[in-house]
Amino acid sequence: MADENGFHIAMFPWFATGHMTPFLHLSNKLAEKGHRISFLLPNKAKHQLEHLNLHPSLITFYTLTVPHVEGLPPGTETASDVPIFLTSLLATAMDNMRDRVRDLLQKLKPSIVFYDMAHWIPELASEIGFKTVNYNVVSAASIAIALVPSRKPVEDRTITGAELMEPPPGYPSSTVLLRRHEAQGLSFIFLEFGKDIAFYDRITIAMKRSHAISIRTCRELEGSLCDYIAREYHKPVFLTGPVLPESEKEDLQEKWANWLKGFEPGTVVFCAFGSQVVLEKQQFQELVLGFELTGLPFLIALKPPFGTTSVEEALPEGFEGRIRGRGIVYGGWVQQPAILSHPSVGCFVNHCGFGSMWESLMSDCQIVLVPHLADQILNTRLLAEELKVAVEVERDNKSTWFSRESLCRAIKSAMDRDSEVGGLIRENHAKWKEVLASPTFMGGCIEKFIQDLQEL
Ligand SMILES: O=c1ccn([C@@H]2O[C@H](COP(=O)(O)OP(=O)(O)O[C@H]3OC[C@@H](O)[C@H](O)[C@H]3O)[C@@H](O)[C@H]2O)c(=O)[nH]1
Ligand SMILES: [O-]c1cc(O)cc2[o+]c(-c3ccc(O)cc3)c(O[C@@H]3O[C@H](CO)[C@@H](O)[C@H](O)[C@H]3O)cc12
Repeated sequence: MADENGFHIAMFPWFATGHMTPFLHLSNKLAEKGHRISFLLPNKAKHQLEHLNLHPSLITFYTLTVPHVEGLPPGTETASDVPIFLTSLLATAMDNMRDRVRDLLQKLKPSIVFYDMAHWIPELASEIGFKTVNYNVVSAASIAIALVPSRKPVEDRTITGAELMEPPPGYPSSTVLLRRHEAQGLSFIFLEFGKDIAFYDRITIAMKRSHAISIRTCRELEGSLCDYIAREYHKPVFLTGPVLPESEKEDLQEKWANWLKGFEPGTVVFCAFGSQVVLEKQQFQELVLGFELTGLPFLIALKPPFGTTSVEEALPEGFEGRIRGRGIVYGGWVQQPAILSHPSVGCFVNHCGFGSMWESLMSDCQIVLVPHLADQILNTRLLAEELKVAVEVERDNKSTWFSRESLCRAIKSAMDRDSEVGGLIRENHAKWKEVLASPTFMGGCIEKFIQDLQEL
């Protein structure tokens, strides 16, 4: 499959930043070893990702026009352009691109195609002649608990919240679990995601029909969960490891570098919730008031809440005046990895999207978690309950949000020097970082992954 120039791999990730970015990080690692990559992505996304392409001579972007689907705002190309309840229509748009993708792959003739949500890629494989790797950029836990054949509901019966709370038979973890009031959040997997196909069917078909399943994780963190997935699907599960850029971090923009350097090392609390989360105005206000209560310096980068056009407009009365000089609430995109490695930043409050999870583990920051979607809740359990490297913000009983006091408590318990919890997570996090950031760890994962591909 690989000629003397290595593999020619086509990448076709789901149109979401949290998916395209890790596919590109993996492309960089493969290109570093001489493999050639054709990366298929929506027009607009090319401009957002271009600066992350570290090997332009080996990684070529092929842009695609995302067709309009009724119900989607005109110009929608990625999941960041729409609220979460409209992403199903974006999946329809992606499925409508099948012929265009087929023509392009026919022309490019890759030896392997990596994909995730496009469950129809394997149908093109035999026609065109390539191998398929279903690459998952969510945790093995999220797949194992929800998206395995043993989870299939009995025909014509709705699955209840209580049933969703029970993991599928043989699920190997007793800590990475959903609580009763969270399990209902998983019911979306049985709803339509794209025309006439449920999310569960889309992902399980994508996995069943691939030559190999692959996950952005490592045995050290999720070994037993990966073995469980391999047993469920009767096929190999190849692991890529965390796949993060190592040394080539961009310089932090001057405005942030200048502001951060005004604070003592390890004192600033940074908060970001990824590319998809949009809060209700009330949730947003409770969150910023929680930061105010801590008395610590903070930098919050969040999208404006629903119904507003800017974060400034959504701030509580008098807030800006009270926090001037020690806090910033910014409504745009910031360079998260560069901020996390700034010496003044000591704590990272995040939603535990899988990308942010890896970035937080690789940082020296104390980790405080506020998950939103079900996969983020499972990632949170992995860090807070299993590895004990993070604090999860407590929610009011059965409530979907938290009070300013509980957020403040969580941040203080992570940051106060004399806090027992703070000491424990600092110590455990340092041990995990030593493993994951050791000079040979990520490189070793990729070497093994390439060997696995060669045996496909
Ligand atoms: O301001 C920002 C916010 C985020 N980011 C980057 O954007 C990426 C966000 O990825 P995450 O996986 O954490 O979160 P997203 O919510 O965007 O991802 C999505 O796909 C992965 C799933 O686990 C998440 O549940 C899903 O929401 C990170 O690499 C982060 O560094 C920025 O660079 N700047
Ligand atoms: O919320 C989720 C809970 C869970 O147990 C599993 C998943 O899996 C995936 C997934 C995505 C891609 C794959 O190849 C496999 C699994 C999830 O993906 C997210 O789904 C959102 C749709 O509601 C989508 O908007 C987002 O971009 C995806 O990252 C979520 C869960």
